[in-house]
Amino acid sequence: MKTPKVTARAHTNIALVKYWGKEDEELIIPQNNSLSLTLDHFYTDTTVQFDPDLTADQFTLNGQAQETTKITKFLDIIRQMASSQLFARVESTNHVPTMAGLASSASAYAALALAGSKALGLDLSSKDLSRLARRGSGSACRSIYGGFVEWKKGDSDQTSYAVPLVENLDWDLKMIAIVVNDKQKKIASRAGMQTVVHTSPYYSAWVKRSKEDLSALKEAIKEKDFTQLGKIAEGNAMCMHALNLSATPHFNYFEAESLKAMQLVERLRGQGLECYYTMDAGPNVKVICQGKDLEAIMDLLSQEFSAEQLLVASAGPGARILEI
Ligand SMILES: O=C(O)C[C@@](O)(CF)CCOP(=O)(O)OP(=O)(O)O
Repeated sequence: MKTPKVTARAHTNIALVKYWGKEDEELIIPQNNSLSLTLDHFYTDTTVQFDPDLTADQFTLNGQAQETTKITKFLDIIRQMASSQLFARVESTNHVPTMAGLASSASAYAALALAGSKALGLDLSSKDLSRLARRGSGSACRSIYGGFVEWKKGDSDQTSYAVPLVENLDWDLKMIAIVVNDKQKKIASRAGMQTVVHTSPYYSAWVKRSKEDLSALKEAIKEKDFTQLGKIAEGNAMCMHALNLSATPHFNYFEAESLKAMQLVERLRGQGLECYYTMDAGPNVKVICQGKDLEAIMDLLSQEFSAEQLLVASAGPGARILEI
């Protein structure tokens, strides 16, 4: 008997204090807590149905058949939880403009965790859904909630999960993704963070700095202090990228256009338009600003970047994961 078809929608999140290194590779336990903002405009819809007639899992992304090794490893966890041997048909659609290069594993694994567990009749708590999503991709554990979310590192599968800090945001925050043409082969975050943990001489300083950034950022969120929030986020991102530059072999995610975007943001800030940048495991630069300054900032960014390169998202209250 086929299970019901279940569809879940989960949104991408952008870390303001980064997760960049694991304590446990298999269980995906991080070295430090991280803190992110879930965005409302970029999300993944995933439909799952388990079917006794299937002899292997099937996975399509935006209509294209995909390799299933990672998905099967993840679905095995759900099958074990539900004591099921059934294989599944998984159909995912990323609602992120194709060239964006923002299609994050976070929204994908969070949506799969909800749709897959529900299809097998499991009704997981948000905490257990976050723990499950974490096993697919660490940052996915944060996409269970909207708004500001903290991933408590913990030290075991039971204790490592995300908690909502402020879900129903009454703060008009915007994120402008400046999409840089990605010519180089991107180093996947899993490989990149493994290299830095084992070879960067600054790694222990990073863990200490991230703990300090995290408590200062929580204070800034409580005070709704945008200046502090921006400074901490920008500084933490640059510390993360300093790990890559100091690794052996060293690597970096910057392209010429990344630096151009960063310098432009610094120039706008110098002219009194408050905005800050963050970067993840790719060349795209994400600009954080408040709604009141969005139009002026977009006008100035549009003088240097094309309209397709500038994607605006909000940290809307409606960004929590949901079954649709
Ligand atoms: O999101 C952040 O905190 C920062 C990053 O985005 C990179 F800058 C890390 C994302 O890592 P992820 O893809 O979750 O790794 P996985 O656990 O090896 O799958």
